[in-house]
Amino acid sequence: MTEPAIVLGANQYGKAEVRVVKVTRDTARHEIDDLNVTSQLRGDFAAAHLAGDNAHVVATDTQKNTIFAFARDGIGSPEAFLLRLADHFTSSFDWVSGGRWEAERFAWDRIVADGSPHDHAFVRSGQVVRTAVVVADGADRHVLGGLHSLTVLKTTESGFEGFPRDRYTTLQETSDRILATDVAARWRYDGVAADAGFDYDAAYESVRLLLLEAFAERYSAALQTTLFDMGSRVLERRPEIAEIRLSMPNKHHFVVDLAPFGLDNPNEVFFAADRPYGLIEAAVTRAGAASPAAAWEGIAGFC
Ligand SMILES: O=c1[nH]c(=O)c2[nH]c(=O)[nH]c2[nH]1
Repeated sequence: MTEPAIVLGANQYGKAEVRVVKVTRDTARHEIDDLNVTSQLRGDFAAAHLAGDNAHVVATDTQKNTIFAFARDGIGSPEAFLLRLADHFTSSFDWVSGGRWEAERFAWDRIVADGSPHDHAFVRSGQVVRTAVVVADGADRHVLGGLHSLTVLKTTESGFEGFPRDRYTTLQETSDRILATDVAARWRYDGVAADAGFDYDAAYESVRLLLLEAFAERYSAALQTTLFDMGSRVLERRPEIAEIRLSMPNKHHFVVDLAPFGLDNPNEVFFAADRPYGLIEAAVTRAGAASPAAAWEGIAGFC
């Protein structure tokens, strides 16, 4: 009895999860489109699977580049963007008979600073998590408020210059970059506030808004500067908070080189890398004030 022949079944291939951020900055009021795009081609790819012949294989790298190049003209609705990609690939290559294009679109709200929606500072919609810790140590009560996953981004008014250069330094100086981070913070209420009658909800809401405002308002010379600005703003405005610790990843957004495709890129199309990331952490405290170790015991990581 002869074995049945082994044949190639359904197949598709492409680049998954291309993180593209498009900033529209024709006016001072910037707009942001933030997508995670997957492109997969279907068609006649038998020779690649069966014979090592790549003549039909539109490289996944090419598919990725196409996504960035198309973003240069604006993204619009994710559906319209995916339709543009579908039409492009199916019309450019005879053997591409179809495919599957998918996108996730991340929603951003403008940060409200000084009572009005900010021109170029944004907060990711609805994902912040509030945290709380109470430690009882004899008669003492230590109360920590906190939050994490407060994702913020500013499309300009951020730079990084003046850092030392050695033989391993390749980073270019810039005075106009995207600054993005997921803020994690814990702050300690002291004395008067360590009481269940205190309005912790109002204090939390105030801290969240102060962190956002401070992030939005000042030029950022480094994420370190911005972290300190944010912590200071909280201590300046909330006397019942004794100290605050912040942990903030620097979520790098790299300007995509579109020159090979005959396109300029004046800080409009970015690749949002997920790793590695910078990690900036600091405590901001009041001069001379003690920090009770018991309050912070058992906190995983920096804060
Ligand atoms: O704000 C920044 N702080 C750094 O310490 C740093 N390092 C780096 O490569 N880029 C940046 N950006």
